[in-house]
Amino acid sequence: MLLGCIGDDFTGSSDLANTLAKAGMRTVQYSGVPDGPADAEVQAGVVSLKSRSIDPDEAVRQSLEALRWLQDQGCEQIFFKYCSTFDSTAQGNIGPVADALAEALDAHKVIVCPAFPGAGRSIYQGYLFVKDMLLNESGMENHPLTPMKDANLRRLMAAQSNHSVGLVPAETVFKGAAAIAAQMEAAHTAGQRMIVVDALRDADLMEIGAAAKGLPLITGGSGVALGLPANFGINPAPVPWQLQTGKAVVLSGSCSTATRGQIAYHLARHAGLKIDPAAVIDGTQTPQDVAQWLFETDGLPLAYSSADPDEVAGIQARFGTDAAAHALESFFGDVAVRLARMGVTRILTAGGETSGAVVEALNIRTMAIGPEIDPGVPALRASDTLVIALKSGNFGAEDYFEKAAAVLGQG
Ligand SMILES: Nc1ncnc2c1ncn2[C@@H]1O[C@H](COP(=O)(O)OP(=O)(O)OP(=O)(O)O)[C@@H](O)[C@H]1O
Ligand SMILES: O=C(O)[C@@H](O)C(=O)CO
Repeated sequence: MLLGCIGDDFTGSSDLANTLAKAGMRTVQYSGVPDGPADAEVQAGVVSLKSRSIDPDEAVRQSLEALRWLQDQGCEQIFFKYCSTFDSTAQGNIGPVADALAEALDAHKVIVCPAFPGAGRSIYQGYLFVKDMLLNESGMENHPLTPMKDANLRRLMAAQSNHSVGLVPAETVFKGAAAIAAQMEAAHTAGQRMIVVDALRDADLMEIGAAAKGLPLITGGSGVALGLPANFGINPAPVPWQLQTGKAVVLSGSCSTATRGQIAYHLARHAGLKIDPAAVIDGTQTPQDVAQWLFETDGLPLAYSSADPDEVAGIQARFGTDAAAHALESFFGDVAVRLARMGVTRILTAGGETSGAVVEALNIRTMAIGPEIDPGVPALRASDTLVIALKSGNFGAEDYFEKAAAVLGQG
């Protein structure tokens, strides 16, 4: 294995795996830290954790365990993947995990670059934009678990990391890889270990990738991985895929603006069943009933707990944020297990936490990467009879669910 990756959620990990696979790397996504060695032909391994919203000490512990496994596979470089909207709290977990990995790898120039221009995330003068909005005005300020109230990446990172934070500004990035490397060296000399790097276009990310050659640790979104395969002499290649026949369903626990738009579009064309968190918690809406409904409903049925910020806030005030999230996540996991037993072969999930819960409940250990459905979302093969797609909350076009079912296979 050449490149070892640690993702702080499952959809983000498949986003990164998608970028690496498209760039020609033989890539596998793992659910948690594998307990045996990787296949010898794997060039990039992405260990997906569900560590974005957990206790920082536990996130560090799991990330270091993933690091040790990746090092045992012979990785030459480590990539810590977090969200292109920097989803985290003031306590972490991006800073604590980046600090711990930097220490373990003796890394002193650590790139911090969540940019993903293909999905509208750019960084200018250290500020993170989502399309034409600052991060904290993009809807991310209402995220149910990690509300983002600031767009200044240096300030966000400084609040979480023990190290001082530098910046490679756009005017340097535009001059290319050598200028970026020189500015990172200057930041290092000035005592800055975490270095935010501006990026507005894929071309910038290719230069940042070239400047990252030989660095032990890179952190960021999938965009900054665009240029890494070339450092290992690897060129883009088509990603093989075998279409899967059988029933397809959609499970959505994502409350993001994009997912809610996709749900509205989908409900105008297909049947949908709303999951009521209160009924889940008091046991009157059961996983068996929902799985049965999905299995028996024609077309591409959708079960969703997704709701607007006011409704989510009401549920959280009534039951507690963690209790509501946990109840819904384990509910979706249970539904997915029942669906797989019934013979459903294509499962689409929306939301990082939701997707992680579903993959873990299905006991999927490795996922082969297939073609891209929409930017950042690949088709994934979990077994000979099950294919899945894990959509990050804010990814995908309006008709994403229909498109994803068709890329995965046919009914
Ligand atoms: N109606 C609801 N009320 C309260 N919490 C909800 C509701 N629906 C979903 N949730 C919880 O909100 C969280 C949504 O997070 P999730 O990561 O699944 O989606 P997302 O944040 O949109 O996606 P991503 O992390 O990929 O951007 C989950 O923990 C989910 O269980
Ligand atoms: O980087 C992103 O935006 C996504 O891959 C993600 O991590 C959302 O959960």
